[in-house]
Amino acid sequence: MGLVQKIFGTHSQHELKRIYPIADKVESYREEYGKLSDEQLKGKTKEFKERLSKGETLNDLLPEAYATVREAAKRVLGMEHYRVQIIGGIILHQGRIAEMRTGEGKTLVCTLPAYLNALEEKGVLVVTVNDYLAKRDAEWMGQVHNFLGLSVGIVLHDMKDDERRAAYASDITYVTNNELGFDYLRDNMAIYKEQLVLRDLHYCIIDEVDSVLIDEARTPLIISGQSGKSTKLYELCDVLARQLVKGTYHGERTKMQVMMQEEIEEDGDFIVNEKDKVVNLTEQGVHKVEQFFHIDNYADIENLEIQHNVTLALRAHYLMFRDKDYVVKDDEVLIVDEFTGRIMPGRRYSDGLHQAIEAKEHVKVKRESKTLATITFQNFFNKFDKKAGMTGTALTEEKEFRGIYNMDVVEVPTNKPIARIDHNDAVFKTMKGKFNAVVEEVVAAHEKGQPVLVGTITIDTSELLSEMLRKRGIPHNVLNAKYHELEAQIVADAGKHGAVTIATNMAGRGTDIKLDEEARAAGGLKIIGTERHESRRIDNQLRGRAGRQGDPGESRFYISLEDNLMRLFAQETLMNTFNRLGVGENDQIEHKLLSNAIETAQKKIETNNYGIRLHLLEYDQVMNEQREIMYAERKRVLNGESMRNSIMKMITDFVEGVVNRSVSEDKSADEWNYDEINELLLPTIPIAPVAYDENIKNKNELIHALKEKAVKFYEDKEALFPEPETIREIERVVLLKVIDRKWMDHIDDMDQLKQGIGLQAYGQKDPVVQYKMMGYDMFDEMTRAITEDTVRLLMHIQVEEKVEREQVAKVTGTNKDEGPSVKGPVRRTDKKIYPNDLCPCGSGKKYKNCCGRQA
Ligand SMILES: Nc1ncnc2c1ncn2[C@@H]1O[C@H](COP(=O)(O)OP(=O)(O)OP(=O)(O)O)[C@@H](O)[C@H]1O
Repeated sequence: MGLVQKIFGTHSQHELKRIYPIADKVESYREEYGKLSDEQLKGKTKEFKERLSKGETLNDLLPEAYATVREAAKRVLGMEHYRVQIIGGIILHQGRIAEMRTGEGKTLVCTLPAYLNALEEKGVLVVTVNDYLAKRDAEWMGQVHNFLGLSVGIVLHDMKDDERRAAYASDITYVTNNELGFDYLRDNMAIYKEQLVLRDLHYCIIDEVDSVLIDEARTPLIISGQSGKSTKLYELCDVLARQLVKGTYHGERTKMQVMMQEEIEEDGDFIVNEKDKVVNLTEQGVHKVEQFFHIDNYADIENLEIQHNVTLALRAHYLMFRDKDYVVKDDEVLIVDEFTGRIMPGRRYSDGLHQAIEAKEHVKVKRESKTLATITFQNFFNKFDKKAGMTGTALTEEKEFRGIYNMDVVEVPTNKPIARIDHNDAVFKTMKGKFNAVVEEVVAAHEKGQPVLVGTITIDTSELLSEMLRKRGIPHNVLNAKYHELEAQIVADAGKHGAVTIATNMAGRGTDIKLDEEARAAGGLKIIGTERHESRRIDNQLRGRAGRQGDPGESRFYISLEDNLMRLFAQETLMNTFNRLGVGENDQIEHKLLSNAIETAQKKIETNNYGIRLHLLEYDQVMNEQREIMYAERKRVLNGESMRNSIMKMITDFVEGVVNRSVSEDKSADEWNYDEINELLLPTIPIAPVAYDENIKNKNELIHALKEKAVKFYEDKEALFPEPETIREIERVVLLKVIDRKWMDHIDDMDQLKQGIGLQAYGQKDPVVQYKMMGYDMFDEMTRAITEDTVRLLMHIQVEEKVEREQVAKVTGTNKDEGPSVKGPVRRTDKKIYPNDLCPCGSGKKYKNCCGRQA
């Protein structure tokens, strides 16, 4: 805490002062409500709804409503909300983020604002991070809501539309962020109103809000469909990638090095920069690729596809790891979520990376997919009228919550003091030394009867440790994405006397491990982290599995200088110190300063990742504005509104556009190019050809006359349909079809634009500005094309034609773009300049002898 905060108090302290009186009020009803019969307590729901309809507000009702839920929870679950939980509940109702430490009972907190806001009958969504929690929480807390007469729904991954619709129609719905996001996208691809599953986005409470709005925000949700491309190139590039030799990475070249034309000795065919997750070919590598594909110039624009695929194959081989980033199961490559350790069923890496991995793993390479709909969590959750969040770890990202989501974070005090002891990190020189020590620590705890939870980042490590413990004869359970069927049982057993559980990040959030008496007496749960995660929040979540509700417990992270994080971000300085001190393989070094150094490395990465998210958001903002317009238009169609006015406007707009393009004001009417007018106009609006007419002297008169003719033509067409509703529906069908087709192409084009625009950065232009400008132009072009197509189709419609709504694109899967180079849309390999290339400044000199300009 800084000095200013010490003197003036923190933001949270200020805010809590205003919340305490409301909490007092809730508590003041305790005795009175305790005396109510079950029936009287249940009757409160009806009473509150009536009072709402008579003009009272949710804020007016809050104290009584919260007291009602509290009493109901006491009767139904045997848990009565603590004062701090009431405070948390108030913060959530106010649309903010409640930071409540791990194990403080956020699941129960949620019942308060969920109930209160559900009284408005517009639906409340409780958003969790995985199916397990959605199901657990809905079943557990659902009992309270049911008792009070509210309905509760759950949406799970394998549910059909009907089940989803029913679940969303409930008063309170438990759903994961992914299911919810995809349902939103799918709803916006529906062609009949009856197909929609979601209601309007009213109020949501996001559990583990940092996971959803921060960690997952880096990766947009994508729904994709098939495109007809062949998969051969992926297989060829995989063969090639296996032949190429990896060279040594010397670090990014600084501007100064480039200026000084300093040459770095390059070896191998390609260089892997693990830190930035980029692969670059060397000059030698480029030659090999050219030979392999029998092409003259790799850098040539016509070889863009080869360039892209070679990079993908190398990334698949050198940056994507089996059993860490993905698993291979039933002849399929399945993504493992880096933050939660869970398999993400049905998801695919975008932009061809998934195919490249399929080729690498020799499973069937699926067809290239085309993006049909996409949104980021930022833009999705900002659509809610009100949103709230809770987590044990939000404060480190407060700035981001405020800036991007307009939510502040209020830190709620714990119910009981935290008794968990968080030890300093134990640091080792090598991984071997580290794992040996971990095993010793587990054995010691096990013998003492203290339950242990060993957290690993990868599936591989969990299996390695399992093997080491098996050799030592220590019985244990393993929880990872490969074996998750027994999750609930493993978690239930993990707090028993002497239990040993190894788990990936899967058990890192939300998992509630209950201790038995013997375990408590033996010191409570011991958490052993086997590696630091990139983000401090993930580590803190793991620690938070112990010491819940004032329980005893301890935690310690075991780290080696060979760990990824250390290797990439902190190794050099630490290695020097270790060598100076003469540290051996099995020596354990422990000091606050070391733990601090590691945190500094994590902070660096966190800042970097924040940059990535902001960047992504800047790009997505452009699409977001456009998406709003398109989705609003679709909604009107689905709602069955008459689109006649819009169609009429399209017709007249089209006419005006044609005249504006072909007629120049400088020329008199007899000099106008009537052929051109007819060429542009008649294929779309089949009226009689336009010719010189002495009554029409200027452009406006021509526009006016043609508009009249076009409208007349359309009115005649309308008159052919005895039932006006028939043509109204035809208008909707045509519009929907054209909008969808053009919009999907547009999304794909914008994707391409984003990929390519990064190159502009070399030309001293801000890529985001360029993207915006070109994006707006493309949107204009798309609206023009929609107008033209719609008008043409309607003007040519035949009475006997059967016109039905149909889905424009075949959806193949819901993807989450998890490609590692989300850093920016730059495909660096495409643009690398080699010493013997001509300098891009145009001097004609070789690059190595010239000015060092980048493009
Ligand atoms: N008011 C209460 N009375 C009794 N027990 C409670 C109360 N509130 C919570 N608990 C218990 O505390 C434990 C932790 O609850 P829960 O798992 O909801 O915590 P959490 O805040 O969601 O933790 P995490 O941050 O790890 O997700 C649970 O076992 C729950 O039964």
